[in-house]
Amino acid sequence: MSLLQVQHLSRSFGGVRALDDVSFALPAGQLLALIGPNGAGKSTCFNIINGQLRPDGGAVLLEGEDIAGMAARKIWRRGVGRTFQVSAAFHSMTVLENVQAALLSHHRKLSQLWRPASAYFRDEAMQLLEQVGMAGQAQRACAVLAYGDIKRVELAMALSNAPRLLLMDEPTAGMAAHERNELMALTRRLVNERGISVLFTEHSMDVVFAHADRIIVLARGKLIAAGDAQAVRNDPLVREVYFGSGNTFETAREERA
Ligand SMILES: Nc1ncnc2c1ncn2[C@@H]1O[C@H](COP(=O)(O)OP(=O)(O)OP(=O)(O)O)[C@@H](O)[C@H]1O
Repeated sequence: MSLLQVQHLSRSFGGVRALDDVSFALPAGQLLALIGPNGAGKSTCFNIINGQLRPDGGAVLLEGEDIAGMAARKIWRRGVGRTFQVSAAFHSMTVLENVQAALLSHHRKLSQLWRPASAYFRDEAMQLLEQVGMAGQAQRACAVLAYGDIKRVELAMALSNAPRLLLMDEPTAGMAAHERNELMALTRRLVNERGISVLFTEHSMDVVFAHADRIIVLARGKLIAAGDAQAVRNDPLVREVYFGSGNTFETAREERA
């Protein structure tokens, strides 16, 4: 059985069908990219899966259990983690403290802070920082880190609830090309080591084609294509949608050059 099965998901805002009968599956241990031009419905899909939005119809099965419409916190407790486009780390805190705070939240101890946060889950936090290659910078304030390193810290924070499914919203936005590849290689390693599944949105076609196991393409709320990089790259409908929006694969290559 797939870890995640999205079935006939629909959601409208007024007259806009942001998601229109969208179905796809994500097996354990896969990196699945969700792409599409602006307004395609990617955020709406993410927000329904992690409980920030209710669908009008359809199901989101996590290992067979329908989580659609559940509160975000309940879904998080069931092992759905998320990284955001906007930084989720507190810049005034150290790298270690940020991960400790995420672990405290996971273990529901935020209301019992009679000891300083620094006393809790130090070893566990250091282990997570080891996994993302940030243990050496544990005592630095997040404010002084390079952007790519903040993203690594956020990844460690997202791993604090031991997710089975990790949702990553444009993980490499704002990064230089070498940082992008490093972050995605790290993500791949975590997927392999922890057996988790990752669903990510991404505007950089280079990242998508180089790192995703499979790709699904949305346009105006509908799923128009699904497959590996080659299949999606050569899909006439996908090319039409991207050419139509001016946001072509060729543009992506020109930007890189
Ligand atoms: N809260 C909302 N209220 C009204 N309309 C919304 C809302 N959220 C999304 N929409 C509309 O739903 C459609 C899908 O939006 P969504 O943000 O899911 O697309 P997206 O693929 O994530 O776009 P982008 O790449 O620009 O972030 C758009 O037409 C958008 O204007």
